[in-house]
Amino acid sequence: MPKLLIFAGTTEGRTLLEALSRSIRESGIHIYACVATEYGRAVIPSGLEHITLRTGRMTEEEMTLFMAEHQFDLVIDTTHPYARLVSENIRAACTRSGCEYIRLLRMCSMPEVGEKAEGQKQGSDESCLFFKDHESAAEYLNHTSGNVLLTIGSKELVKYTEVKGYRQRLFPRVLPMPEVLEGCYELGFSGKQLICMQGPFSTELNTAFIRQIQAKYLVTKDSGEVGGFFEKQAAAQLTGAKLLVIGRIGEEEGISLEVLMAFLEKTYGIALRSEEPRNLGSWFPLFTNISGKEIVVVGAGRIAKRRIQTLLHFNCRVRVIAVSALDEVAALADQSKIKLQLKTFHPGDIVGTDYVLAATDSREVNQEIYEQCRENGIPVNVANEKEKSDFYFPGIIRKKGVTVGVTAEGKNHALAKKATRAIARWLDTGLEEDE
Ligand SMILES: C[C@@]1(CC(=O)O)c2cc3[nH]c(cc4nc(cc5[nH]c(cc(n2)[C@H]1CCC(=O)O)[C@@](C)(CC(=O)O)[C@@H]5CCC(=O)O)C(CC(=O)O)=C4CCC(=O)O)c(CCC(=O)O)c3CC(=O)O
Ligand SMILES: NC(=O)C1=CN([C@@H]2O[C@H](COP(=O)(O)OP(=O)(O)OC[C@H]3O[C@@H](n4cnc5c(N)ncnc54)[C@H](O)[C@@H]3O)[C@@H](O)[C@H]2O)C=CC1
Repeated sequence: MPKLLIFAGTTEGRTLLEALSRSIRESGIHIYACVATEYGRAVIPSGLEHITLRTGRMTEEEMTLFMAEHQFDLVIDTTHPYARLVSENIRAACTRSGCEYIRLLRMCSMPEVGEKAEGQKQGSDESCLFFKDHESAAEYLNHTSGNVLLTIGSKELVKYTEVKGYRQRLFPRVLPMPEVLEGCYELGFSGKQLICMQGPFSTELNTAFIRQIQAKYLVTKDSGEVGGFFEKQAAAQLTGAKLLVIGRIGEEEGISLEVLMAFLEKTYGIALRSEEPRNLGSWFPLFTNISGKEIVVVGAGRIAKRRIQTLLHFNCRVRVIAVSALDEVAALADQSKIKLQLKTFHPGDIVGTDYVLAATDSREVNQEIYEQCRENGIPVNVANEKEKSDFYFPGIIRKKGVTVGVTAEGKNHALAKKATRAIARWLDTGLEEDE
């Protein structure tokens, strides 16, 4: 069973210990934590499970003995950046006792992890690789094919011109500044490869970029800045792109908390970000009988079409109001499956109906529909503003006598889509296997 030692005493140390205590319950991993003073001990919440606390300053000798006795797989140093001497002692004791050392910093680099982890391809799916510098990441990319989203800024881009076919494969995302763009052009990157936009980037936007350029790799620095890394990691996971993480050389070597968590997850299977049982939100999956009810859909574009097609499986009456309709929607009207009114929305259009879907491409019109529904007490769904929806339109699967409605709590629509697809596949194959 893996054994980790953490030199705590800082906020990061405490955060890490709390996260570890929550997530290692069933993993069999044991954690030892050292704090130098009683004060340091007091900062750490009492009763953390699976964590043995040791209080008291240690000399380098004592640390070496302690480490040798326990044979730790990994020693994580989260002591204060100013406590240089302590860090030096821990580092030396690790070398002498043969334990692997990682320095956690607020804003710094990660060479040791890089070197170690590059070779560490055992276990999981290699969906995340760690590199000590840009050169080694570029070298790695040279042995691969497929497009790459580079989110490392512009200063280090030159190192990636070593990648064969970089003019076609690499898509740098850089700041929208004339001098940055000029630099990119000088390196041989052309307009269709460049994404010029200032962050922060959400998971959704990262996901969209990866999909747009069909990236198989996403390269990121360990920027150490909160926000940014997890969004990239999540987008990589959602799209199946491989995440390459590169360390930074700072005044002192070390890695950020985010990257440390990703590393622990990959190396020891500790899912550090599965927090306390989450509040499931207020969206209760109510299955309601809409047989014979009328649903007015305003708009007959891409989204309205998708939803109308779904609704038609549920024995309700669909009335569509739109200035213009997609051919498929018009065809449904021709076959008398729906009623289509080709006109501009008018407030009186929804009076007396049962449900309304506002799915025009105009924010103002959708807002007007929403207000009319509120006035008339009609449940409404507003496709461009979830806050205005009385009910969500979930991802729907209906097969093998089972009906499933999927929501990602309104927080990640791409995830709702992905989960819907996955559940549909499972219903096709997994249902029988489980019997
Ligand atoms: C909350 C919810 C409320 C509701 O509309 O009922 C909602 C809201 C919004 N979606 C938006 C965008 C996208 N939604 C999808 C996809 C789906 N969205 C669906 C449901 C829901 N979408 C409801 C609960 C979902 C949840 O819990 O997350 C699915 C499941 C069912 C269906 O739509 O049929 C369907 C999967 C269908 C499938 O499996 O194929 C895609 C991808 C795509 O279309 O391919 C995109 C573009 C990419 C992106 O943004 O992620 C926007 C921004 C609009 C804008 O920018 O103007 C809002 C508004 C907002 O967030 O406020
Ligand atoms: N919830 C979701 O899953 C998603 C929602 N959206 C949102 O859904 C909405 C619709 O998107 P799309 O279908 O792609 O748009 P679209 O441009 O394909 O269709 C718009 C439809 O609205 C109609 N329309 C516009 N003004 C009208 C008016 N005054 N009266 C009657 N009809 C009117 C048009 O004739 C057209 O049929 C947008 O607000 C978009 O932001 C987009 C992606 C996913």
